Parts: sequence; C-alpha cells; structure tokens
Amino acid sequence: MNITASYIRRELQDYYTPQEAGNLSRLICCEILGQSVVDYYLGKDITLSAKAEQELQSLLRRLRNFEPIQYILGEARFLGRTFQVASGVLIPRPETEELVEIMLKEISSTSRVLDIGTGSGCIAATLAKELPGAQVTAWDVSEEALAIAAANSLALQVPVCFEQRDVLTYIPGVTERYDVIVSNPPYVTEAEKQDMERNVLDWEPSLALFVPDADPLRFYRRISVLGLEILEPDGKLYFEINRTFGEDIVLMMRELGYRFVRLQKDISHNDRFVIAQK
Ligand SMILES: C[S@@+](CC[C@H](N)C(=O)[O-])C[C@H]1O[C@@H](n2cnc3c(N)ncnc32)[C@H](O)[C@@H]1O
Repeated sequence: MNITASYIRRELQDYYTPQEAGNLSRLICCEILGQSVVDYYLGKDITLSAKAEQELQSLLRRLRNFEPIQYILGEARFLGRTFQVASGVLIPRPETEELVEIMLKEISSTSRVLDIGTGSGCIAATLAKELPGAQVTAWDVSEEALAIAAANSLALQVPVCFEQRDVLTYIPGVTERYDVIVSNPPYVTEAEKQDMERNVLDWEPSLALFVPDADPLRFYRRISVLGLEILEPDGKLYFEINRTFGEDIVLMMRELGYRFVRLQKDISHNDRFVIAQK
C-alpha cells in the first residue's frame, strides 16, 4: 500500500487540532516510517509492506483513542535525552526541562540532591548526568514509576539512589541531609479536570496529577516542612507549581521561614517555579 502524509492527517483530523494532526503526521512519516523531511514536505508517497500497514493502522487506532504518542512509542525526550515511559509515569513536560535548566545554572556541581516524586526519573537522571560530582537521591511512592526511573538511570549510566517513599507520611532519619530538594509534585486540582485534554485525563496516572480541591498545596507544604528538617543551612528548594497557586506557595514558604523566596515564570509567561533558600 502507498500512503502519504495527508492520508495520515485525514485519519486524525476529527480527533486532533490541525496543528496536532500535522505534528503527528510528520512524526509518523519521518521518525517512524523513515521518510526524509524533504520528501515529507513534497507530499511524496511512502510504500508500506502488509505488515507495516497493519502496524500503521494499529498506531492510528491508538491515536484516535487519544493514547499519547509517547506511550505508544514507549519513550519521550527530555533535554535532548530519551527516557522510557509507560502509562504508570507522567510524560516529562517542557516546563520541567526549564526547571532543570534553572537548577543547572544555580546549584553546586557537588550537591546532594533529592528529587521528590521522580516519575520517569527525568529530573534526577538529567541532574546526575550533567553534574557527575553530585549525589542524587530520588523518591516516589509508585513502584511502577521507580522501576521505570531505575531503567532510565541505568540506560543513561548514572548512579541515582531510588527509594520508595510516601512523602506525605515519611519521617526522615536524624542524619539524613541534602543541599538541594527539587519536586514537581501532583498539582492539578480535581476542579481543573474538566478543562483537561483526553490524552492526559484518560491515560496519564492520576497519582501523578491530582490533589484535592480542599488542599491544593498539600505537597508543597509537606515538602517545605520536610525541607526545614533535611536541608542543610542555606540549602535550596526548587518547585514546579500550578500557575494558579504561585502567590499562595510563596506566602506559605515565607511563613515557614524560607528566605529569598522567588516566583518565576515559564516560557509561556505562566507562574511556574518557586525557588527558595532555607
Ligand atoms: C507530576 S509527577 C512528576 C514526575 C517527574 N518528576 C516529572 O517531572 O516528570 C508527580 C510524581 O509524584 C509521585 N507521587 C504522588 N504522590 C506521592 C507521594 N505521596 N509520595 C511520593 N511521591 C508521590 C507520583 O507517583 C509521580 O511520579
């Protein structure tokens, strides 16, 4: 069978915006089916074997069911590296790449770093890779996430110490100390569910996404309190946040005694990061 990029776009057009259908069609033609970018833009035919055609139809069916392309392919990119992902972990987001870029400019290369809610391990493994002198520990409550994060750190050949911890209940050991804590915790309120795309809502793990409407700062408060115990003096805390709660998180952290608390915007001009010093 011969297919073209416009065939793929047509198959997806009732499910995605024209831009999304175009992006998916380019990815399928160039990255999965191996068409050159020039041939793609010229709209040239791609000849598929019977088996390749079956695989393409299965891929299109999954996309029409709103399964994220990263789960279908089993991988996602994060700051230029490939991370294994599956439906048990959040797909790394560009905002989180920005957070890591900020950290790489600010933290010492020999820091003891703790990543809370590591998911795919994208933050922890990237920091360990970029800062070979750092000691990186990563927590998650999810066994499935920890298994994927461990596979990612193995693939990148970086030593990250993964531990299964529920940050909401964990009591740290008396000698446990870090120079830096980073967290992109669950921060979407139940009320925000109605505005979410189906590819997120139907496929990404609720455990990674949601907090109760009645307590949207639950993770930020708990991690900030924990930071007072386990951060060294002058230690730093880096949060990715829900843009709606920036001022609330800043206030809460100032009240707890954190210094130099700053709210920073992401590339889309949304309040997205809170950074503070103990
Ligand atoms: C928003 S995801 C972030 C994943 C990854 N750090 C990233 O930025 O792509 C939040 C993570 O927190 C984990 N998590 C949820 N509740 C937790 C808890 N009580 N203790 C520790 N981790 C938790 C989830 O399993 C999930 O992996």
